[in-house]
Amino acid sequence: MVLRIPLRRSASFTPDHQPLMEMSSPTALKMEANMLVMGANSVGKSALTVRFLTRRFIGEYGDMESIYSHSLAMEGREILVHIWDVPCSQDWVDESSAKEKRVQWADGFVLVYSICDRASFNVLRPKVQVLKAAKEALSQEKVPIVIVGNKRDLHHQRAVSSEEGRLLALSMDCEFYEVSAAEAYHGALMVFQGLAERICEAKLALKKGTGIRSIVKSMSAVFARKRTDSL
Ligand SMILES: Nc1nc2c(ncn2[C@@H]2O[C@H](COP(=O)(O)OP(=O)(O)OP(=O)(O)O)[C@@H](O)[C@H]2O)c(=O)[nH]1
Repeated sequence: MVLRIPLRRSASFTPDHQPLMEMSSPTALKMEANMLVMGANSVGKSALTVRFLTRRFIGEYGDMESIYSHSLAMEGREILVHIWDVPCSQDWVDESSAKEKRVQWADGFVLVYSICDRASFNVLRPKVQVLKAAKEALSQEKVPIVIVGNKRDLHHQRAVSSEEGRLLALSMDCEFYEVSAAEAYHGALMVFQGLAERICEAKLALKKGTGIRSIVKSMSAVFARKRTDSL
């Protein structure tokens, strides 16, 4: 049986939606963070997402594609998090323009595998490479990515060691967590909250960089003009 739980979905949300960043005052900083949850079939993408949003584990989730919105308060900031849970079937086989739009939309990625399913782990390295290349093509270097080994409670069926997960993440410059969506809320919180933080840091750094670049540009223009005037 598939239980439908009353989550708040963003009805008017489309892949063309552009993330906003407003600064009303230095103490009330509002930001948005778009996250894509991806991974092989049945690794627990929906379980992890729903655990974070509702603190609950309901067992069966269906395979509907969903975007959820959730507000987080962190260090004087309000972060509106949008989470796009992509069912495996669509993620792997849909036509590339839809996939491209999703990648464009996302500020960060949660890549999930099951510690009991080696194949779900093996697909991650090429996936991270593709995502990084796609973001670099959009001039977005250093995209935040979290690799999550789920189903930690099923240790007797373990097929991927924690060390392998950690090493993969380290070699690909990603964050790493091993969690059990079935057993605890804390792991899911760490995953999504940590990613939200990294997304906001990246956005603020980008904004600062753009600010400094434009100051340098205007100063160079002034000096260039002065040099021409004195000729
Ligand atoms: N034991 C255990 N089972 C889990 C855990 N997380 C998810 N499951 C189970 O794994 C199955 C798949 O979970 P889903 O969340 O639907 O997985 P998914 O990756 O979203 O699946 P698709 O969207 O169909 O690819 C369900 O039967 C869940 O109850 C976990 O941490 N531990």
